[in-house]
Amino acid sequence: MEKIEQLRAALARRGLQALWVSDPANVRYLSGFTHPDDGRLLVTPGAAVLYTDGRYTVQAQEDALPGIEVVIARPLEAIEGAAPAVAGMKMGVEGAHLTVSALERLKERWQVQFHPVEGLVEELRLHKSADEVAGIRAAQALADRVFAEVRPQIRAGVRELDIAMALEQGLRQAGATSAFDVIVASGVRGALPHGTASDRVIEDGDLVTVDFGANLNGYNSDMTRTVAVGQPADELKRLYNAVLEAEEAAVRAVRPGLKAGDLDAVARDILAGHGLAEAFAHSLGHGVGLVVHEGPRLAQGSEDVLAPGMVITIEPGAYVPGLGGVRIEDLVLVTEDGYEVLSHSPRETLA
Ligand SMILES: CSCC[C@H](N)C(=O)N1CCC[C@H]1C(=O)N[C@@H](C)C(=O)O
Repeated sequence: MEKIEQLRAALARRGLQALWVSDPANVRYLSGFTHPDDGRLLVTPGAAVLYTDGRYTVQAQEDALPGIEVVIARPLEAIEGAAPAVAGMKMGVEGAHLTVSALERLKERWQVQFHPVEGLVEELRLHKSADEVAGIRAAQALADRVFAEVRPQIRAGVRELDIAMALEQGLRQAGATSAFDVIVASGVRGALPHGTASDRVIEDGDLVTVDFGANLNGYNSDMTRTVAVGQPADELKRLYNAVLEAEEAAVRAVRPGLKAGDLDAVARDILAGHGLAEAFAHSLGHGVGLVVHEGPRLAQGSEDVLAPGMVITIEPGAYVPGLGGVRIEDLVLVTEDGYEVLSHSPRETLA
């Protein structure tokens, strides 16, 4: 019930009494329900009720965390049934997730004051518990094992798609799923930061960017390695070594109390020093947990402050249209006195 108590305190600070939780990751986080797309959670001062339908009668009872009451009902019955308990309350709804039509359905049935809120549960999710860290660590360890198995297949003559399928199959066989569409971007396609695997055949001299994650028991991992096939051109080696320098420096700089925007600047300044300011076309990283992209934001100007228990990615990249690209990404836990790198797949060294 600790999370629910923390949520009630956060609601009280905003002058609210209740929250209708509709974002799946938030439903799962607060209730433990493993099919959160089909669940909603109502948190009031006296209760925390998980609503789901008859498909999950057994599952919801098995999953529900202590203190979570489960009600099996069709969606409209659920909100009609809850109407007396919420009457007159100041009710938060998740503005970033509740659809307009879902809000209309609530308005027709509940005599409450609705207040859109943002980031309330997401704020709690920033700080991972020991169990959550263990879940993410296990997901990343699995991804490292799968990458080690597939790494020898990254060679000339193989399609990007074959690499992606081998990674996905390895994850599946180990009881996980892919956290997102696997990115395999080789040769000139390396200039696409989100270049999901295509039928391009890898060639001698290519750099191949592989970005993938495991989703294991709801928790995600995220890692990128850029692999050299044969001898890449000097210009590509230069790109690779600049990104490696920026990545390693940013990882070493991770510590609690540091502003995420300042961490982004560590990598960005190094790349700018190599004339690659424009080539680094995205943010340094993001938090990882029940969702692949969650807080904190490691981006230019971000005021988010790193704290122990946050799990973040550090993933600078450099992308040159017509030439190719490089990204190196590690998954990092912020600790009391610094950091721990959770991803252990070897990075390439290109002399
Ligand atoms: C579709 S999930 C992609 C996972 C990947 N590791 C990742 O987060 N990437 C790939 C390149 C950029 C980065 C990203 O999408 N960053 C976001 C947060 C941004 O807005 O910069």
